[in-house]
Amino acid sequence: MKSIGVLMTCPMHKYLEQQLETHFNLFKLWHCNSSITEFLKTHQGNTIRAVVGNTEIGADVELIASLPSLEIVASYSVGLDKIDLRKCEEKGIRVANTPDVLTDDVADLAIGLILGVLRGICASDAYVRIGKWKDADFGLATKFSGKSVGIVGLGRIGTAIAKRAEAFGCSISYFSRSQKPFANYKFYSNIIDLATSCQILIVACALTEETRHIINREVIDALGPKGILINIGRGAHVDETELVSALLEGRLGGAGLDVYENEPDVPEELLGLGNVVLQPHVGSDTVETSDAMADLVISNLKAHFSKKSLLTPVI
Ligand SMILES: O=CC(=O)O
Repeated sequence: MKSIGVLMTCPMHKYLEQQLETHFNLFKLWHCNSSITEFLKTHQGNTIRAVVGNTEIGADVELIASLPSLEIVASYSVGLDKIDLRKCEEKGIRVANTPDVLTDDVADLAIGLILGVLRGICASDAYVRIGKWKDADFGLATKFSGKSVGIVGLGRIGTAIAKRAEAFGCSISYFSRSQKPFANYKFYSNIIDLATSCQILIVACALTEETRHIINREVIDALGPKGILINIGRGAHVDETELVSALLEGRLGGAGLDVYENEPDVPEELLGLGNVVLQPHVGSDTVETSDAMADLVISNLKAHFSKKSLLTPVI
């Protein structure tokens, strides 16, 4: 497969890059100082048959249109919001992603964010480091065990979060497009009702046109001044301007965020808030999971070019 051209859109994981280099003819889009069109002219764009993208740069209409021989987009991510799926479908381009292998890590981080916010883990760590403990005790935090947890999207990741929260004695409810026959949790067909009924609301659904800004002012106000919002989905699930003002005005109790609307930009106002825990979109960023995601990308590409079934097909 050494002669097959594969285009990587941006730096992701070194091991993935090495594997792609070993098995394919790898082109790196970030080595391009000119326009994509110029880059592809000089790097024989017509030999590129696969794109490997991620949550930062996927495959948009422009990229797809500039690759006449494109057969497959193998995303180093579970999220598909940076891929123009409609265009891929229309052109018969296959799409694969990396589900399952990252579920545990993302669910673990969601619980970490809850504990971080409620127990003030980051704030109290800073308290110890700057020597404030010598002057006074840190003060009281908020208990997690036994709280009511609402989950937006009960897919693989939402279900893994629910299982973990159950182990903390939490009651679980969820909102999704339809009731899940496998789940023994309370279902809400209206997200406002879910937000009203829970103390911690976790966003764990895919980003689509329907779920963009699903967390709006009404939902935030329904969650209320004691409520906590956790987002391990995508920044655009949340109306960030509304989130910031709710936090500043005390209309929301706190937030644990791994994702933002304009990554890597984080709203300045959040940086000074003690009831907010911020992560730099690292839900699946462990060595183990990143290697497993890379292996899955390679396996999907190899399967496609050997005319076998994709392991994790989207299209
Ligand atoms: O955000 C992470 C992913 O989509 O894999």
